[in-house]
Amino acid sequence: MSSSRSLSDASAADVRPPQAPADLWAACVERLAQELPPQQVNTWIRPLQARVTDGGTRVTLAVANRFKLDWVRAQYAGKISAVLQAVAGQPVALELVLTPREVAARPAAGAPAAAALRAVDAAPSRTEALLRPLPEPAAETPQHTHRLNPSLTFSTLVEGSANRMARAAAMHVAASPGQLYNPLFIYGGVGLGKTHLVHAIGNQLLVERPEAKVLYIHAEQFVSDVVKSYQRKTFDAFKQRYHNLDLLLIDDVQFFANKERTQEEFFNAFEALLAKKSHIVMTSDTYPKGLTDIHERLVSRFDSGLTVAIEPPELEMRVAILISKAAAEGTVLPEDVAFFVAKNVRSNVRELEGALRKVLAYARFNQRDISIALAREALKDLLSIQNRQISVENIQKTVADFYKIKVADMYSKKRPANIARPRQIAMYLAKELTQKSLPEIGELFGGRDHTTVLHAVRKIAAERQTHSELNQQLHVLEQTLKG
Ligand SMILES: Nc1ncnc2c1ncn2[C@@H]1O[C@H](COP(=O)(O)OP(=O)(O)OP(=O)(O)O)[C@@H](O)[C@H]1O
Repeated sequence: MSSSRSLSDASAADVRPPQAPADLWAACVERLAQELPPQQVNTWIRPLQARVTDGGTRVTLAVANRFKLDWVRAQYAGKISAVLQAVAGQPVALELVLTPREVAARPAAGAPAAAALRAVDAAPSRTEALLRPLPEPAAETPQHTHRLNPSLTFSTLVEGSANRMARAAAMHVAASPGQLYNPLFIYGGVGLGKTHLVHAIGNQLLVERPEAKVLYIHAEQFVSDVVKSYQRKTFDAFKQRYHNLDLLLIDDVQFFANKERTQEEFFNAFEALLAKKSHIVMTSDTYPKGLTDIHERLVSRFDSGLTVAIEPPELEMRVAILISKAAAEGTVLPEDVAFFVAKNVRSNVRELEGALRKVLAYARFNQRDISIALAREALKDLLSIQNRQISVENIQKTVADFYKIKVADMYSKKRPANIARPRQIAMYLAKELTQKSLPEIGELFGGRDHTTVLHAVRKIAAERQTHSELNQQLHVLEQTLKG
């Protein structure tokens, strides 16, 4: 763990003026980013949805699911509290809740929309999650627990070109585990449906073979099980638990990086499971050879079955997902509204879901029909953040950093491919993510003609459809730019 300054020093050392409530969480994340490895911050801290209330003395963090809630509470709640207090300059109560799927209580007609959204964000009825003890690892549980979320099935996963191949492979595994595509390695960016897909495999297998021994586990939980077994000298029980499964679903294996003992135990489990023709499905944020600090013998095994990507969904798929999620909540989402939301929320499906929840709640609490005007109002914070943050200069700098060229090369007349291509990518992103016209973009790229920009935009847009590596890179850049 990189640590410029320990978190426990934070309160004593901080002499800056107290943070305004609105900025408190942003400042806290910034501080945590200096203390924790970027992977942990991006996976566990940044996705938290924060509400700062009571004049900055209470912070409520919403977490997407129960496993993540337990993990954030066990691993990060203490650190977050310490940093909040240091940044705020006063004690701050921290509350962890599950992201609500729907509003617990309906306020009186005419209640202000802001109050409605506060209710959606905070969901006080679910704060009981904070008080629940952490589940013990499966070793201590007498009968087999699969840890599957029953709502994550193939039928609730919208199919599109972004996930077609991964979904087809997953369905094949669920129907005939231990045969083709073993191991199945699914990779893709944040919030694109990897976890959903692996749960769907497990749930489907249990429909057909209820006695099958299935286990879904997040890689960090596996690490924690290894540590506990090591401390308690219970490796026999550990082996018993992992080596006898019919299907092991393991999420985010990039977390094995630098964890030698875990990698060794996973290697043993992997070999034992394959030997008895059990199936292994893994997910990761990158393809096997892109994994860092994982032993070569594991990486080559990860790649020895089938490796498939989940791409960011294209516009039509985002529209289909929105319509299907709204229908699941009993609401008909007009197609033009779905297009409006899908065009403005491009980063990932999790954010798409968040935007939809806001629109539905806003309509419900204001007792208005769902329209583009209403969606624009409901999402005005999100839209203004996007517009404020993304400038062409920002894009040029981010792309230059990403491809390790100089920002000045964005305006220069140099034409070698290692410079020209990032420049075209930056032009494409400028067109996609800002309101600037082609001539304006050309001007900002060293006075280039608008036809040059148009050529770049068309070229990158076309290549994005067929080159999955470029598509992934663009996805990362878009996520970075949108913050
Ligand atoms: N194709 C889809 N159809 C319906 N829902 C989807 C689809 N893809 C993703 N989702 C939903 O989006 C949310 C995020 O998906 P999920 O948690 O599976 O992403 P992930 O790729 O595992 O992300 P992370 O890397 O952050 O764990 C979930 O609520 C999931 O149900």
